[in-house]
Amino acid sequence: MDWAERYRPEHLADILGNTAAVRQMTDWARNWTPDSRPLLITGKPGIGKTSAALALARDMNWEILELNASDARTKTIIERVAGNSATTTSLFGAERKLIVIDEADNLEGNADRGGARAIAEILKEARQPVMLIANDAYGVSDAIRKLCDPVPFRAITASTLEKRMREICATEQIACDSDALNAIAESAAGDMRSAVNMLFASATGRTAIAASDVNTSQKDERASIFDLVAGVYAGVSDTKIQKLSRECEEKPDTVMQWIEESASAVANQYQRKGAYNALSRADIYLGRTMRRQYYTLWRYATSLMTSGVAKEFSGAGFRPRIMPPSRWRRMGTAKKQKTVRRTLAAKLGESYSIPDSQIQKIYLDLLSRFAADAPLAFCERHDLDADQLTILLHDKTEAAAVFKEAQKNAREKETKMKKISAAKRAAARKAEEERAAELEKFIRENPPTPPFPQPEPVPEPIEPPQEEKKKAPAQATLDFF
Ligand SMILES: Nc1ncnc2c1ncn2[C@@H]1O[C@H](COP(=O)(O)OP(=O)(O)OP(=O)(O)O)[C@@H](O)[C@H]1O
Repeated sequence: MDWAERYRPEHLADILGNTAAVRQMTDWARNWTPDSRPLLITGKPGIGKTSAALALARDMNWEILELNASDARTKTIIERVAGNSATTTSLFGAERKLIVIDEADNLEGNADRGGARAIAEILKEARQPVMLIANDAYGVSDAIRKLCDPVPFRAITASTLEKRMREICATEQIACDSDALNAIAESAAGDMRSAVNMLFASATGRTAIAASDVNTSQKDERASIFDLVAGVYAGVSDTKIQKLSRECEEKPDTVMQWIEESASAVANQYQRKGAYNALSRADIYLGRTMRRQYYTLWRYATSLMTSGVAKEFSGAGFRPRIMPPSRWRRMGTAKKQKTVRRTLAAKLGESYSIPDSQIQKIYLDLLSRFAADAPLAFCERHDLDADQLTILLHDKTEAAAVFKEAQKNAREKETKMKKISAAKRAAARKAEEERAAELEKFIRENPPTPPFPQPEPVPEPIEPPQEEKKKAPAQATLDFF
């Protein structure tokens, strides 16, 4: 068994770092009722999110059901399990079943975009504790995020990583140099799983680890887009650039946009011109590849955009600040603004029965004034989010505060509704039980009387057959003569 698995914390008390998050999980579990909201645990990989969920279930003596959000069967399984009564005792005596849904940020990538909404619907009805785990909170669909309480996990500090590695070395009876632990902790960058894996790789076949033995190959060593762009401008050898290009997982058009972004920061205009020249030729090959669907041409595009641009600097060692393409930011902001306006117009159009286009062109100013008069009521009435409200109030901070208040009210209302429906259900159950008890009492007090004794049926007198009856007078007549 690898060390990351062998040293997985068994109890919540063994989880290192993230004290506030762990406390929040414990409080949630202790006070859990079927009305409690699910938890959304977020944070980078390898920092204890899954371990904390598993440890919590163990500490609470809950059964556990781990599901993957991107799995098509997840919805059905949750429906079946989470729909069960919250107090059903299982075969193993556990009172509850903790449902852990991993990769909750992976749902929208699914073919079925409605997947997130379907899971959100089920979460609303869930009568078992549910935890969702994601690396990126913003990758989780709005529909799901709104229903959950966030539990952010943070990267683990280098000193905590070192402390844990020291404990592991002590248990495994391996002497470990402080410099080695330092190097591993630095390379792991807050990721406990990476640190433990690197320690394992460095310790294999040894009884002592020195700094020179540290093996960081367990870390993801693939070249990133940053390595590639830095390589292109820093004047590394052509072979190295081609190697970085092969290892980098970005698509050629994305790589080109990154290199182009840095080219704009080059001060020397001749070098800049040369770089743009190579990039434009790479662009031609990319276009041809797509038009003709002839992917062999891709390699020329890639070579031109990497080695072609690097040649212009002839090893000058220029080190630009590597930034994501600014056009992404611009496109992203403009697109987001458009979407927000469109969805706002759709909501208001539906409320006031006015076409969306007219809301956008004519009524937005007027509605802004309504919103400014009573922002909270307006936000609640039209179910607006913070971005939509910002368009009306022209003030991001105020919009965020109003939206937060609206969310709080919505949560309270939801809890109240749940309580009312729970009370109604309980009342209906009680009425049913009372009716059954009354019926039982009535039956007890009025036992059914035994059936009346029926008189024995009197046998019908047997009449002589008709023929004999007729014959008798005939004989009498004969006798008479
Ligand atoms: N906070 C922690 N305390 C102790 N050990 C930890 C901690 N975090 C991670 N580990 C170690 O790393 C391993 C992996 O952790 P875990 O699966 O909980 O990470 P994760 O945050 O859920 O990552 P992912 O998002 O990739 O699923 C554990 O088995 C354990 O050995």
